[in-house]
Amino acid sequence: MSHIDLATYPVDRPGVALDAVIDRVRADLAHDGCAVLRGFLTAEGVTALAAEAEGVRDRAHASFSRTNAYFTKDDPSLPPDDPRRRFFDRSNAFIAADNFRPDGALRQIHDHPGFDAFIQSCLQEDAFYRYADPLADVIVNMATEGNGFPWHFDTNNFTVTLAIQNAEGGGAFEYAADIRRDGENFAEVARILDGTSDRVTVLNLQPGDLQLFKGRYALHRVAPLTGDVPRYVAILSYVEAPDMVGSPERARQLYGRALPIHFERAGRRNDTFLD
Ligand SMILES: O=C(O)CCC(=O)C(=O)O
Ligand SMILES: [Fe+2]
Repeated sequence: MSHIDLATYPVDRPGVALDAVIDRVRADLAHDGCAVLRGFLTAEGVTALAAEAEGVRDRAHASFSRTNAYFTKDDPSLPPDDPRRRFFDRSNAFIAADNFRPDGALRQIHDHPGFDAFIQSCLQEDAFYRYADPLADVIVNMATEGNGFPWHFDTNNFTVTLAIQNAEGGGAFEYAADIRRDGENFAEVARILDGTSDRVTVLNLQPGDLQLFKGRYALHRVAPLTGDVPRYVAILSYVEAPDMVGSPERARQLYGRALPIHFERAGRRNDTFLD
């Protein structure tokens, strides 16, 4: 039995039913840069995936930083209330890709026939490859109370995430679509950071939902979490060239270690992933 709800999302059977899904996702992405495929996984799939994440949670590597929404350094020449000077705590605990076995739930989903082609078709990307980084092609982010993703714009063009488990409270995905499509729009960004903007969409993702998100122009965050139950989200990375891996520094920062391949391929190109 597949962990994917293939009756609703027949990724391995191209045809009119799948085309209808792809058309809807493309329309949602064109509309506000976000598409959610509710119930992409079956109930059994969610249970298997949550159990798999729980089983390797002690392998998570925690990293902390203080960042503004742009991942830039502080600029004291700007007024104190400028959004570029608003710094927030960011903490991630990433479970690296090599903790997920080929026969485990996560890779069974990721490796399902037609899965990559389906995502590529939804995103309408011409050059589309799995990230070749053995620590990062598919990872799980774990977060509990006090951890999380504060407001930011993504560096990469799109993010593919699979909701696995919610925390006890909080954790909504909040985003302001197209907020910097025509310039940085610092005044509205400041209102969003202050919680006074009416441009924010609040999305409550449920375990098993697949999300495609274009975060270059949309300010977004995961609302603060409460409770001890971890929020688990899988992050699937695709890139525009084959054989790409992250830098050794980045691998150490995000996963606590680097592998020979990170050194062998260092300098071949810049890594821009996960931020
Ligand atoms: O954890 C999530 O739901 C999204 C995190 C995010 O914004 C990112 O990975 O850039
Ligand atoms: Fe993001």
